[in-house]
Amino acid sequence: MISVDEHRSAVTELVGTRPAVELPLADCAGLVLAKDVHAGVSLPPFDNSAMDGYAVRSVDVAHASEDEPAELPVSEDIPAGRTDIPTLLPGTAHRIMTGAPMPEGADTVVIVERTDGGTDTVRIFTDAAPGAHVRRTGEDVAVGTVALKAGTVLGPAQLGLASAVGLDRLTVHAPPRVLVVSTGTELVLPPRKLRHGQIYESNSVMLVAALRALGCEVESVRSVADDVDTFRATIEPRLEGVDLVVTSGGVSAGAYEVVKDALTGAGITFTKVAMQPGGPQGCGRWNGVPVVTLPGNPVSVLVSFEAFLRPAILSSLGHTGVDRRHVRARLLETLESPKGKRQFRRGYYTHSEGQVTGVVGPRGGPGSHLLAAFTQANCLIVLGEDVTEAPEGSEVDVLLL
Ligand SMILES: Nc1nc2c(c(=O)[nH]1)N[C@H]1C(S)=C(S)[C@@H](COP(=O)(O)OP(=O)(O)OC[C@H]3O[C@@H](n4cnc5c(N)ncnc54)[C@H](O)[C@@H]3O)O[C@H]1N2
Ligand code: MOO
Ligand SMILES: [Mg+2]
Repeated sequence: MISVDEHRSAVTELVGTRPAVELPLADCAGLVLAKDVHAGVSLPPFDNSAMDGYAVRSVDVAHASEDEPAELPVSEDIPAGRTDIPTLLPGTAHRIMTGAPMPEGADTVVIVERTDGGTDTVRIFTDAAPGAHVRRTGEDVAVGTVALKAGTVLGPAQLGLASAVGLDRLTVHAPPRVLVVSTGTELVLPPRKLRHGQIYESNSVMLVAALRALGCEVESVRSVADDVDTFRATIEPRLEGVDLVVTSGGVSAGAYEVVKDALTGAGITFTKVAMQPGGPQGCGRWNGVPVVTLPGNPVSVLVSFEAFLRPAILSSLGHTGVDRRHVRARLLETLESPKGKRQFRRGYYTHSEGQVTGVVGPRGGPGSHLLAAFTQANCLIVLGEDVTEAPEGSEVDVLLL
């Protein structure tokens, strides 16, 4: 029997670090930057107006007021996007729009609301400080500096900045291509009708969704019979072109453990992990391809994903920060836990403003077939290996989902 932490380390080492690749910005959301981004342009790239109004010299409006407006001829119109910008001559104004380049000679902008809005001449009812409503070249980013550091998680703001400094592709850690395989002679896919003894397949659906949410490219084989030859013949030809195989089922102690029977001696180590659910686990390389074998019970699949695959894949993609948050919470009812095993119970956590700890109650029992209860959970209650009873009112560790 090995510990949860030992198996997580083994799976993390097996999945490794993904190579760096260049992808279009649209495919980079949620991924981690593998190389510093240097700004190819300054932001803003040129001095420009922050408001719609008139570009003037501050000295020409120094004495302007409501009672004694300054009256200036309007010599140019500068909408955003105009690229030929004539110099402003003393004693004149250029009408200017937000984002348009400041003309040489002008040092300030008077907003249109403080003028009569004239197009041939303009009456200006206020003075203006030098630099007012002017956005300076490089005040956000200076050309040549590092705009985004390697290791940055690429969310909307980061992708926007990459585009603003002139990039349409970024170097990121390539998301793995994953093959998900559900085993079990009892598994049936809708719309086929169930016969007594058969069930509808659900594990691959959960795994595909969970893996895609991390950015993985995923294919699945949703129902392989518990027959070693069929398993090998179905999966072996698909190993080429995938970076990781995740199987469910067929790994415990019975007589038809297809995954265990097919892959023992082929490079996969099967083991018991000191946890509940999710005890029977395995990992290793099959024909060089990393394979992680999960137990078949649906709740065990999702708990194993949280405990092993999610951290391993995030690490392979270059994520280093905190992912799921651990918090402490007060138990609403007494829970029992098997001695020597880490128990992961589905729970519902609530927290109100100003409270140091929240409260948490279980959703459903410990049974690893109770999938409906999982849908009502927002966390996993984690009871340590040394805990056999966690009394009502005691503080426990909670992993927020
Ligand atoms: N004598 C023992 N029996 C069992 C042990 C043990 O230590 N000794 N461990 C139990 C535990 S814990 C688990 S977990 C399961 C794991 O078994 P397998 O990985 O071999 O999984 P299967 O037997 O194939 O399936 C278990 C269960 O889950 C259902 N299942 C499987 N695949 C799917 C799927 N894709 N979609 C929906 N449901 C699925 C399957 O019908 C079984 O009910 O072994 C215990 N037994
Ligand atoms: O350990 Mo099993 O994964 O309880 O169902
Ligand atoms: Mg079995």
